[in-house]
Amino acid sequence: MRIQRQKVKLSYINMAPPTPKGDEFMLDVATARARILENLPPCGQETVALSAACGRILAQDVHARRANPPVNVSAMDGYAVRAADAPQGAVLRIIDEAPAGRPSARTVAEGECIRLFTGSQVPTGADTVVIQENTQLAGQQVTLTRAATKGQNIRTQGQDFAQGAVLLRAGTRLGPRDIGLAAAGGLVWLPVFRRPRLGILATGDEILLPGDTAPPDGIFNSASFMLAALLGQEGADAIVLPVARDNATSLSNAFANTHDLDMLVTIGGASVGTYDLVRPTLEKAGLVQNFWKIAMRPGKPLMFGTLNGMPVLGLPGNPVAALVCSMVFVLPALHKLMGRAVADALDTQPALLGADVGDNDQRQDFLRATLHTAPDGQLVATPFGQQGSAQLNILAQSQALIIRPPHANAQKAGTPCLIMRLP
Ligand SMILES: Nc1nc2c(c(=O)[nH]1)N[C@H]1C(S)=C(S)[C@@H](COP(=O)(O)OP(=O)(O)OC[C@H]3O[C@@H](n4cnc5c(N)ncnc54)[C@H](O)[C@@H]3O)O[C@H]1N2
Ligand code: MOO
Repeated sequence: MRIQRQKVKLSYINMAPPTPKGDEFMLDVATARARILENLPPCGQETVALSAACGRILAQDVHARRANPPVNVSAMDGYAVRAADAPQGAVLRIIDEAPAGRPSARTVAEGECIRLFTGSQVPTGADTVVIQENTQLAGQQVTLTRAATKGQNIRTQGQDFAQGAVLLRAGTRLGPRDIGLAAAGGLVWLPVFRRPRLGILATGDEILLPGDTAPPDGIFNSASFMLAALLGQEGADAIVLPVARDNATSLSNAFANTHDLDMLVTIGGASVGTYDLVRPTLEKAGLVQNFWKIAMRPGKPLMFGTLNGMPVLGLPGNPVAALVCSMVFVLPALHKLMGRAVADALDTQPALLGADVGDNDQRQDFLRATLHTAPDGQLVATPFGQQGSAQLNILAQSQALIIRPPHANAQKAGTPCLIMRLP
């Protein structure tokens, strides 16, 4: 295997330095994910019209209201005949014409045929359709230039599916082909899970709306819009809430306005600074905390709990950390709320390291990386040298996250690794 060898020195700009083993309790990523996912019930159901159902998750099995095709129909333009009297050279009398949607009331008897078109119902008496290219027409008679084979060019009733057949199973994420199948089965409305309403609450005195008049230290709110785009494209009703300020009054007010959400996702104010007030203010509002702080980089100060029964995920403010935590925790939580099946483990795939990496500490690392295919067909993931959790430019250029287990030893380029693709 040929692989570009490149020594990358990873620099964790704006991030907590690696901590020595065991100096601070942090929950491992898999346990944190499992604790979020357990007991997240799917949202309620609703009925949507076929034309609004794409991307939604089916809440119940749906059955065909009628067979497809509903009757025997012709698959070609030609003539309905009786195979028994259709050898090569047979001359048949045309007794009727039956376009699609206008079936003939006549029965095909010996020596007779009925003119049909693609989609026409096959008339009684006939068991075969001869395509018109195999005939010669003269007035009200056709001569068969080839012998017919019994049953040919007929789509038999129920060939595609029978009446009452299960067309789609509960839990299916409806795509265009599923919509087509349901339509063919005569369904007009589909039972689906409600789109989960996810509130995205950015916090911080320095956070501005993109385009706002910026004081010199103002930071545009990138995280809310990035998460709304990510969750929206996965099927959430993602609501960007007004930014809460770094004080208890502003935060309490924001939390008081979340009662109709299926899940609240906060951004920032999750760490240990004097103005990191999200968790204490949520606690005053009645938060039952499940965990805080996980062994993950980026994403250490992640918090999870419930506020009056509503799941609350507190993400770190660094926008790259917010996005990576959303991939690992918020998306599966959204899928669970949507009624989708969620795997126990992260959706990873194997690749080879495209650069050397150093020893890892106790935090599971999610390195931003590019992907390419080596000449031998192997997928190669090359981490960026800079892994700062505020570096959105590098995040945007990345195609995958290389996942490095806690305490992994230094590894050389070419070593197998696991990656998660970025959307
Ligand atoms: N003494 C310690 N300091 C920090 C630790 C620690 O363990 N001890 N952890 C670091 C880690 S890791 C992270 S991650 C951050 C998380 O901090 P917060 O969740 O409290 O986030 P903030 O302080 O509010 O913001 C961090 C950073 O991100 C910017 N930010 C915030 N919100 C947004 C947004 N919506 N869009 C764009 N950028 C945003 C904010 O301006 C800050 O620069 O804490 C470390 N510190
Ligand atoms: O380093 Mo923090 O973990 O940016 O998320």
